[in-house]
Amino acid sequence: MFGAFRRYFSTDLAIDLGTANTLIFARDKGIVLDEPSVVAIRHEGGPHGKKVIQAVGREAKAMLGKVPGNIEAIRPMKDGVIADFVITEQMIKQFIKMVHPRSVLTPSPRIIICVPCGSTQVERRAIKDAAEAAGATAVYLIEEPMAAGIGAGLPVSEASGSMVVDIGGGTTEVGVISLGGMVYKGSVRVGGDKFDESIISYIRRNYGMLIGEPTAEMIKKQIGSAFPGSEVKEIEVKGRNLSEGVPRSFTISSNEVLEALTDPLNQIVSAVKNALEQTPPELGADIAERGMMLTGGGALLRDLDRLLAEETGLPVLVAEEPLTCVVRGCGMALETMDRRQGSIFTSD
Ligand SMILES: Nc1ncnc2c1ncn2[C@@H]1O[C@H](COP(=O)(O)OP(=O)(O)OP(=O)(O)O)[C@@H](O)[C@H]1O
Repeated sequence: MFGAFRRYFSTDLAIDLGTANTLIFARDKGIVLDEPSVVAIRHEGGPHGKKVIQAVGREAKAMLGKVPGNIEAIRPMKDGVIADFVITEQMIKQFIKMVHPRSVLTPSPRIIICVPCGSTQVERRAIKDAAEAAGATAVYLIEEPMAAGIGAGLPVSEASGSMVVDIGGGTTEVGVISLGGMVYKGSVRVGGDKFDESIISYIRRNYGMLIGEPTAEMIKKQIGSAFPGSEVKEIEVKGRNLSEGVPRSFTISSNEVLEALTDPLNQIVSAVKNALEQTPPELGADIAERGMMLTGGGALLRDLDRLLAEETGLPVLVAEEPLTCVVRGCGMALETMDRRQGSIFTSD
């Protein structure tokens, strides 16, 4: 009876608290928030004074690299886990406030939140604590590959192997799922952020120019690729010339970006090959037949599916709307959590 009452007034939420983006799914509503995981802080009364939140999400991201001395734009998540606890808690609070109108009748939400499968117990505890401090009555954790697999529509409950490779901003998570459980899970702290860093250092080394993270991300999205293609693309970029100290323009090609990305791409290929080596043969046969599913924003890097297909000899599919797979999977878990036995959640 209480369950029915709760469902009627349900404010339960599923959160993909990502290194790059935070998405929130509300029961019966779908995705209600999709914002960059960025917070702008204003320091009042000097460096040891009060810290006041100036902006969160999109508004704060627009400030990255452009803020005056007393404002700091921070990404409080790094490699998929909390790098700054206080700011992360504040960020979750603000995001929940944006989607969760509180009144006397609305019960505090139960929250499903996803965690990288390579995160430590301490890191998971920190994520749980941050959600509780932000007002959740109960917090359930789900591992990212499981959520991504559900969101991508893989038959995770069946007795057959499904392989998902979720390439986010901070981590790449590889999972092999069968009968609603993770038979293999692996995580490397390489993702879209490492791609951006590699582009920044390539340009510094080869052009003597300094560019910021937003420019590197723009280069990656516009002309980045993971496999040599027939079409070479070019883009004009502005940066600071390190020897002259003044802004200059230069042109970079997609082949150069591919060269810059070699190292992080190799790490992703190794993570996938590792997973295949450690997958039980019966499930490996299912994967050989049906292929692996790519999710996460990194899956949008041009020809990443082709690289993985060439390297493994297996079919590779890119999920529909890879950026929202994890939160949609969390959302489906939320919709069915009162009926499920809870096996898809992780206990620590
Ligand atoms: N078209 C694109 N091409 C290449 N990369 C892209 C594209 N669109 C988004 N990305 C990258 O995807 C990453 C964000 O993906 P996503 O939102 O899945 O990560 P996240 O969930 O925040 O991170 P994590 O799962 O590691 O915590 C960013 O690095 C972004 O630059």
